[in-house]
Amino acid sequence: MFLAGIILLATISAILCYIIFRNNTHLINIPKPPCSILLGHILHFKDSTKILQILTNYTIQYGGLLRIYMPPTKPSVLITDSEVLQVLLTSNKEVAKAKDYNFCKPWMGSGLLTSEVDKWKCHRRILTPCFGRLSLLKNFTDVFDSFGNILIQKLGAKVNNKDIDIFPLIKMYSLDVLFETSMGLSVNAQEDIEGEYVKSLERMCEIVVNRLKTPYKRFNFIYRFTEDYRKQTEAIKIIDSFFYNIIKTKRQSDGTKKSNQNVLETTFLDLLLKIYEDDEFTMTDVKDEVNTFLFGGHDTTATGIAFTLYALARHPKIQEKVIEEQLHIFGKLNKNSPSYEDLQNMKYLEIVIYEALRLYPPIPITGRRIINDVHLGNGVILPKNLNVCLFIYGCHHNPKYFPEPEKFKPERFEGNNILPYTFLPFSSGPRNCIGKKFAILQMKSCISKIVRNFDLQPSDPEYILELVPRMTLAARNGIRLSIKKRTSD
Ligand code: HEM
Repeated sequence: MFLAGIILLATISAILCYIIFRNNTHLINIPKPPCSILLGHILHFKDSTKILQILTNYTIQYGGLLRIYMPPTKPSVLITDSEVLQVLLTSNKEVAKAKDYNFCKPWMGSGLLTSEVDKWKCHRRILTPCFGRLSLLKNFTDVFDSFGNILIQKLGAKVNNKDIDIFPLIKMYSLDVLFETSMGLSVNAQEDIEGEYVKSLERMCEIVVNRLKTPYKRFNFIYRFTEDYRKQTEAIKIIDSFFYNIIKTKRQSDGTKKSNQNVLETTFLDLLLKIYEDDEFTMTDVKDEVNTFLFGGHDTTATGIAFTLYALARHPKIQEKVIEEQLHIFGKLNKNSPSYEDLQNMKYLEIVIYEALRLYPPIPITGRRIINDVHLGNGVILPKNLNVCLFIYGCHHNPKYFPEPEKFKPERFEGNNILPYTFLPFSSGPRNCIGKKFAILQMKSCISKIVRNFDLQPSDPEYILELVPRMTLAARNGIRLSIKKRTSD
């Protein structure tokens, strides 16, 4: 018995040593910022508002590949080198999504964001044309505009208030847009932030962030006994029953329209239901994809809009140039309902948005798992089972790729000066953001409307933005500015 115990212990130790040292011997050529033997780099990241800056400084000092130790999890490699990013972002054979994405699965199942390669390939092939469909994007332009009008009213109530955190308002606007375009459902998030569905969605985002941050919640067998798990079960019940009610209502109304063969698809759900009727998707697939769009689309776009407004408030000359372009397109500033073509013509606003997405990428880090050894040359191998962090924020703030990286300079996007795989707000390669066109269009619509109505200025008193990496990039002390009614026409 005693001997059996010793043999078991020795075997477990040998396996553990194999796992740890196999990774470590392969990783030895990758620089590691100094850290404690027991706690690794944990102490460097005590203050969440400093994490992004500390990691960015490391990448500038030690290079585009870095070893990071955060016990008890295995070592991971942080990557900002554009050539290595290209290798990893273009490969589906060697690289898969990190295991952390599984925390979203109870809610999003096997939607595009979380699915494994085989299922993802099939779904992405079917869904890519839906996101590029011009008729749908043109329809959506009206949706962006009508919810934009409500946002303008809400902001109007804050005129002359010298210190507004604009993020919560923009987020509710973005939720309204996403619900309407995904399902044709008006949840009135801007009017009713206490709505059951909106609250459940927000709760799910919080719960996933909690699981990522709290080591013991990472283990399913412990997590099942937590308060978060109970809340998750409740929230998912509400989200699912909402979805099935919509399907029921749609089916009833489609029954009455049956004679009309050419019913226009006006939402993503309409397109997904067609795919379901063609037997290419199950109803669970449809639900997973709708939930994925809602999750992938609302916080990211809201973050992008809010940081662009913040940057414009602090750069009056750039704001003036945006206004000049608006006048050039519309002839006057109080024009309502820009068309799809008007939005396409906002070329200067577009590079302003790109520069804001560079300085404040809504997704600052994404995670991947190496599934087959990746040979990078110079004796560096990223071994199977290694976790890698693609550090988008660090890449965007590296002076090697973007001189004077902390300055807001939209003109760096004029011409073709950006190196491949250095500007990655929507990631790149086959698993890039499927909603990129949609997001840029929505951002233009919203920002154009806001700057035509209001003069954006820095908040008073001045404050220093405290950036924290959550699921999306956030500011712990809000994204603050002040607004005045714009009078000139
Ligand atoms: C400014 C707004 C947005 C930003 C910055 C953004 C950024 C990203 C990034 C970085 C990824 C890659 C994530 C990864 O590697 O794990 C991604 C994927 C994705 N995004 Fe977006 N996104 C935005 C808006 C949207 C919108 C509006 C939608 C949908 C309506 C959307 C749907 C998705 C989906 C479904 C994926 C997974 C794609 C796949 O794996 O095939 N995103 N997004």
